Amino acid sequence: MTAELVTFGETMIRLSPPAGERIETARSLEFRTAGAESNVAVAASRLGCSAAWLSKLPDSPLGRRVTTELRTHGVEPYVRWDDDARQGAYYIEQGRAPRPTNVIYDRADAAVTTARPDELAVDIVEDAAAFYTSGITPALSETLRETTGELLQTATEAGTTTAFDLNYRSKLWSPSDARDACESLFPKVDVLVAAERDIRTVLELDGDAPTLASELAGDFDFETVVVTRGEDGALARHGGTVYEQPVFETDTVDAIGTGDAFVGAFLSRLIADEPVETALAYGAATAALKRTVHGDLAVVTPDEVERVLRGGDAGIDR
Ligand SMILES: O=C(O)C(=O)C[C@H](O)[C@H](O)COP(=O)(O)O
Repeated sequence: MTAELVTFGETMIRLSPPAGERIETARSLEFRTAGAESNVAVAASRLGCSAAWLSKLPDSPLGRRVTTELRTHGVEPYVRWDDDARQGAYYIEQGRAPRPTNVIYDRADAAVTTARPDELAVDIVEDAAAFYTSGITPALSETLRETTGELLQTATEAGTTTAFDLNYRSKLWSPSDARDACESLFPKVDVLVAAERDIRTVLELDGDAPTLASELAGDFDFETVVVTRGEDGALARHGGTVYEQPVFETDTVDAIGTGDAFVGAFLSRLIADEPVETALAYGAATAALKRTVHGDLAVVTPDEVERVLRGGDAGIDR
């Protein structure tokens, strides 16, 4: 079976104490799954795009927890199972001002860190409309850095649109290592998504957001550059035109996964041949909805997204 969108990366177990509890003293942890690339696949799938996720997992209840959850949201996992490897995990302690949200990774030597193209269902990348991965994947191991490059190359040669989110994680690598690795991948990327702050920190570019997008488009010949700007919304540069998109108002219960929800929704619209400005609006509406839901996943429906786009307010629907 072919999927319109194929993503590649690590999905972890996500463990978090209840709001207002510290990891040091919590007595219970909420047990979920999370990973940038599978989050993107889930958002796209929930919005009607057929999506598959490529990875490597331990053949254990922890690994199967990941695939079970993805299937729940319509994402088909294509997994190389490994008898001996570890399942990556992370702990997240949600912040409350003035205490920031803190993420602690426990993902060293996770199964995915040894994934090579010959262990993966590369043919689904060739058959897809779009292939997505992010800067988190090459940060995880030297092997993954090579595999990420090879999969992007396979996609490019097959005419599959390639999309990449810079997704800089300072707990995984330094800005200069991230810059070297990501810039070496950029020639194989058609659609770049990057947070404005990451463009400044990692790629060391200056100027306002439209200037950053133009410089990136010029330097690396991207078809589309999307700059995400938190509270200031997002913009996309495509075909020499810049499209701006403000955020939709939202009552946040969990901000983690907002960026991935945006990207999944954005790609679902591009794959459906909708214009970039429609895809941006869809991304922003889905991101706003994600923030109202616990966990990394955008558990949303197309009707809910359309309602946000129409300016529908909250309240009781009965
Ligand atoms: O940090 C990592 O390594 C992860 O893969 C899991 C993160 O929970 C997502 O990537 C969420 O990212 P945002 O959508 O930007 O909030």
